[in-house]
Amino acid sequence: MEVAEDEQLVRCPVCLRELPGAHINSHLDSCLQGGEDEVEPGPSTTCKRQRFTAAPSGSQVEGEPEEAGQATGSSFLHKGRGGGQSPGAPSRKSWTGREEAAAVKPEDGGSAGSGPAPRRTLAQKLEEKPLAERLRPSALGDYVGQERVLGAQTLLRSLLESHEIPSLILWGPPGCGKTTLAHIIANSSRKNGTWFVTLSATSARTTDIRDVISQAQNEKKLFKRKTILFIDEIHRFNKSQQDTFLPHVERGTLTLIGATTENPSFQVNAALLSRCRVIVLEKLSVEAIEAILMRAVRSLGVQILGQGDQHSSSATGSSSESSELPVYIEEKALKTLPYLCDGDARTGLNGLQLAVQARLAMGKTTPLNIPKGGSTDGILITEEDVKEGLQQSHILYDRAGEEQYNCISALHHSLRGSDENASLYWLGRMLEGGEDPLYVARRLVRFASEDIGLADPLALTQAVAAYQGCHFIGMPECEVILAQCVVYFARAPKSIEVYRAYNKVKECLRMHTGPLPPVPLHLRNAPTTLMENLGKGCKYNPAYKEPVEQDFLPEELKGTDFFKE
Ligand SMILES: Nc1ncnc2c1ncn2[C@@H]1O[C@H](COP(=O)(O)OP(=O)(O)OP(=O)(O)O)[C@@H](O)[C@H]1O
Ligand SMILES: [Zn+2]
Repeated sequence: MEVAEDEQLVRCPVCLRELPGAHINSHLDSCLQGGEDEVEPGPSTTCKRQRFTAAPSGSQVEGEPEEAGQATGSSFLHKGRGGGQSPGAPSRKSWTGREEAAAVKPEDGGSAGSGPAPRRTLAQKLEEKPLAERLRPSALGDYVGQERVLGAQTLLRSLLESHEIPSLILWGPPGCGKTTLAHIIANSSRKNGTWFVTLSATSARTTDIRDVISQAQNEKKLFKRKTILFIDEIHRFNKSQQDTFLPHVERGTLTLIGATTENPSFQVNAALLSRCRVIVLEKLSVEAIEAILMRAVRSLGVQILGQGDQHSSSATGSSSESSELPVYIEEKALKTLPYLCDGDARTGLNGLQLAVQARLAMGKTTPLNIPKGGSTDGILITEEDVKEGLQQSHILYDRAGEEQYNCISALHHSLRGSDENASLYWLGRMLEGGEDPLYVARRLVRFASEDIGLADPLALTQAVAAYQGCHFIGMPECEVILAQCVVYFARAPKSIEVYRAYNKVKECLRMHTGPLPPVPLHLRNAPTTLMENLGKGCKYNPAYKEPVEQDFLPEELKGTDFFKE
């Protein structure tokens, strides 16, 4: 490790910070002991010491000062799914409003609280760090669900337990625990001295990748340390960026863990994919999410109010300043929430957080009858609050992502299977989720020919008309146009005769070796007398009473029947 004599910046091989050369030795001492030192990071620092406990879930190079991001209160909402839709857009105002309301309290002289979990402390707790981050498990024992890949006897678990981490692609829907699993691996492998570094494909540049690679090479050479590189949303890297680390994964310079919500066989470089084990994570079950929410509620010190317990349904609205009020949540709120978040734990936790924060900001108290505690005043979070909170944090349908393809494919299959109910359902899923009606209409045009074909040639007219109708009037009025067309198609007879025959033609052309057969002379356009003479022999059909025998296919294809099954 060379130390520059002048003030030139030198990169620390451990934490990748750039420091004046004169400081590097003393920095290295403290850095290797896991300490921080006071040297300012250099201007081009791209990758800092990796800290795992409190990192934001992957939108930045890990180790970026997460506190800064979260002070705005928006960082946990930004993970909302929804492609182009800005997840914060409809909700940010109320969210910010609430946040301010909740955040002001601590300063306006509430009691300094040595008592049990004062109200403002709960608000503060939620301010400090999003619930989903706060509760991110750091050990396998706290990781809920995903038994199919992580259960007792599974390969992955034994690999993790033996600290032999292969390169992995974690594929699963949003909020099912991909990043969390990577963090757990990080924690266990750090104990092993492995260097763990995170990049997010949404923000990392190719130079960042190169930096990590050269750092990993140093780690291996100088310290015999392994490097694990975690890349969130790996599908967002283009193929050439993915190529950058392929040779290093091959050589074992680094172990790659990629997380993706998209089918990796389309989105991840085939060569890279073949070096990685693909782990398919599933949407979390209702029970799993319930368990996660229970844990959240407990960690916040919120008590659960059972169905039998009573509370007056009209809040009395005594905007009490008391900081000692207990906070309750209706049991049925906790039972309902898991059904509404579509297997996405982050959505559930965000929904819960927003509900609690909204109630706290309102500061309304409700008289409650607690079975063991008699009657008391408290803050009650209701099922309605939770639904409201969820609406703000949850975007049901991901127009830009895989869900779009899943739904349109489900529609196509249901139509093919002549199931009018399922067809209408999938149509509804898309339209209610904000899908562009023309996208659906285009698919119907295709379906009309591919799957209904000559069994009902009017279908094509219907589809084109539906497309135009949607184009004229737009959503929401055009939804019934699509619905009509979809039901028509579900009920229509189906024929793929033409579709199949045409595919055979294409195949015949593809498989042909050597020069393509010339167009027979008698079929050619005959603009000159010479051509006319050469082409003699073509019989002009309309001039004959009976159908005429003559060949229209090239000589070598004579007798081919593309319609034969
Ligand atoms: N299996 C799980 N067990 C316990 N908590 C979980 C689990 N999965 C997710 N969570 C909770 O949900 C939050 C979000 O999960 P995580 O970031 O791992 O999702 P993800 O699959 O990486 O989603 P995305 O694709 O949106 O990044 C975590 O911070 C954690 O609190
Ligand atoms: Zn360092």
